[in-house]
This record gives sequence, structure tokens and C-alpha cells, in this order.
Amino acid sequence: MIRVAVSGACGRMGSKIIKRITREDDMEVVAAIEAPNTPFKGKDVGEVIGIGTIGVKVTGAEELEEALRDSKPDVVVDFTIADAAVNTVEKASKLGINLVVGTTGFSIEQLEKIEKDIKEGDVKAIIAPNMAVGVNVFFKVLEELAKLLPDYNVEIMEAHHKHKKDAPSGTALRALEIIAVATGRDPDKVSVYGRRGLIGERSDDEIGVHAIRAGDIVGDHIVLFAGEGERLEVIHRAHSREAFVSGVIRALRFIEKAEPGKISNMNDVLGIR
Ligand SMILES: NC(=O)c1ccc[n+]([C@@H]2O[C@H](COP(=O)([O-])OP(=O)(O)OC[C@H]3O[C@@H](n4cnc5c(N)ncnc54)[C@H](O)[C@@H]3O)[C@@H](O)[C@H]2O)c1
Ligand SMILES: O=C(O)C1=N[C@H](C(=O)O)CCC1
Repeated sequence: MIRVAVSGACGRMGSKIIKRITREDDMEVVAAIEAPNTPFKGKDVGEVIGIGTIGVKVTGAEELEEALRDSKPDVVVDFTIADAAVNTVEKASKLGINLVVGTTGFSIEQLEKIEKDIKEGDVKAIIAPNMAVGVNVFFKVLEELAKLLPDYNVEIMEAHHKHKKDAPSGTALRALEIIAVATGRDPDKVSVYGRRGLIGERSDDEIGVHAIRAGDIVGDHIVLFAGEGERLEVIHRAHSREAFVSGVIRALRFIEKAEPGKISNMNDVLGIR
């Protein structure tokens, strides 16, 4: 049995991950962590998320370390916000517990700290801004297209629900990085986030990144490659969060095979080269 602690347990993703784990034969939820001083503290997480009692009480993140020591998970899954995920990685790494992190919105400094903690703890970790299988194939297609169409103008557009806190999405930022690196550009130098005013002509080098927030959109990503008289568009649309949850389950089954002390991604899980 894979013993799993879920941080962000009552959120949109955390609750769906817990529901799915309870239906799998080879894994079980052993801890449910929520925001510090959560009103759900002490309640059975199954009751809170509407699946009935599962025998795991919600713990506030102020007691994260004790909760991890007591419940002895093999893996901590984190779908929270960047600051919280950095803390999860620090505590889990110190305790030698493996990690599956789907949280997005990290700063460069936060990513450096995460990398350092995982290295020092010598734990196995899968961190990916998008766990959907289709998105990870989409990344591979983007890399190939960027090499095939190096002088086409690239624009990246993403749309998500109105509750999403970070922008642009982690997925859009990964697409930017993949396309820029594949064409020998520095993503930080060529990215242009939205456009407004008398900005002059577009340079061929730049890559535009645009974020839409509206209603209950689960997650759309559109990348267009435009040349003279034509454009090629690659689109991924998530219809349901189950697409991400399925990726989390695959990551949980893979993690024992990941390299310790290093951050693995969904390419490693899915065998995409
Ligand atoms: N990698 C992927 O496939 C993928 C898919 C969907 C969402 N995400 C990312 O996952 C994150 C969460 O998304 P969501 O839609 O579930 O958000 P959400 O707001 O519904 O859920 C986040 C939960 O984390 C809790 N939380 C806040 N601070 C905490 C702390 N210190 N410790 C523990 N829990 C804490 C919140 O109370 C909330 O219940 C976002 O960064 C989002 O971009 C990634
Ligand atoms: O709902 C969200 O928030 C999502 N965030 C991820 C991102 O930022 O890329 C992936 C899909 C859903």
C-alpha cells in the first residue's frame, strides 16, 4: 500500500485526489493537511469533501511536521499555493518523505529552495505544473513544432476559472520555456506578457503570453505559430480535473522508481523522451 498525505486536502484538486485514492486498491490516504487554523481542523476529511467517513482527520498546516511524523506517509501530494508548497517540500524533505507537487506560481527563489531541500533530503520528487497526460504530449509537440518553424511568431494563450490565483498558468510558462529553449532563446528575455498602448511592431523574437480568467473554465492552452499567410494552432483543453487526478495517480505509482535528490517530471512518469 502506498501511504499518501494530501496537502490542500479540501481544495478543488486535493478533494478529488482523496476521492480517487479511496477507490484505488494499492494506495490509502493517511493524512489530510489544510491551511493554518482551517475551520475543518479535527473533522474527518471524507465528511468534509462529501464521501463519508474515511478515518482521517484534517490537520492545520501549523502542525504539518507532527502530522507527517505521526502518519508516516510514503508520499506527500501538494496542491496548495506556492508559499505553502515550499513549506511542504521543506518539512517532507527533512523527514525523508517523497513528494508529488502540482502547485504552480513559484518564484525563481522558491524553485531554488525546493531544489536544494529535495537534494539535501535525498528524497524522490515529481513536480509538474500540469499532470494531464495530454498536456505532457502537447509539450513534446510544441518542442518539435518550435524546431520545425523557428521563424514563425509564437503566441501562448491560456484560460482558467475565476478562482485561480496565479497568472500566467504554470503550464503556459512551461510551454514558453520549452519553445524558447528549443529555438535558442532565453525565455526571460523574449517573453511579453499581454500588450497595451502604442507598443510598436512585434519583434520576431518575442513570445507573447496571455491569461484569461473566467467562470469555471478547467484549463485551456492554445499555442499559435504564425507565418506569412498561415498559422498553425495547437490546443489542449481540460474538460475535467479528472485529467490532472489521473496523472497524480500515475505519479504516485511511479515515484519509487524516480531518482533520489532530484526533481523528476511527468515525462519521466509517462516515458516521454
Ligand atoms: N499540476 C496540475 O496538474 C494542476 C492541476 C490543477 C491545479 N494545479 C495547481 O494546484 C494548486 C491548487 O489548485 P486548486 O484549484 O486545487 O486550488 P484550491 O484553492 O481549490 O485549493 C488549495 C487548497 O490549499 C489549501 N491551503 C492553503 N494554504 C495551505 C497550507 N499552508 N497548507 C495546506 N493547505 C493549504 C486551501 O485552503 C485550499 O483548500 C494551484 O497552484 C494550481 O495552479 C495544478
Ligand atoms: O486550475 C488550475 O489552477 C490549474 N493550474 C495549472 C497551471 O497553472 O498550469 C494547470 C491546470 C489547472
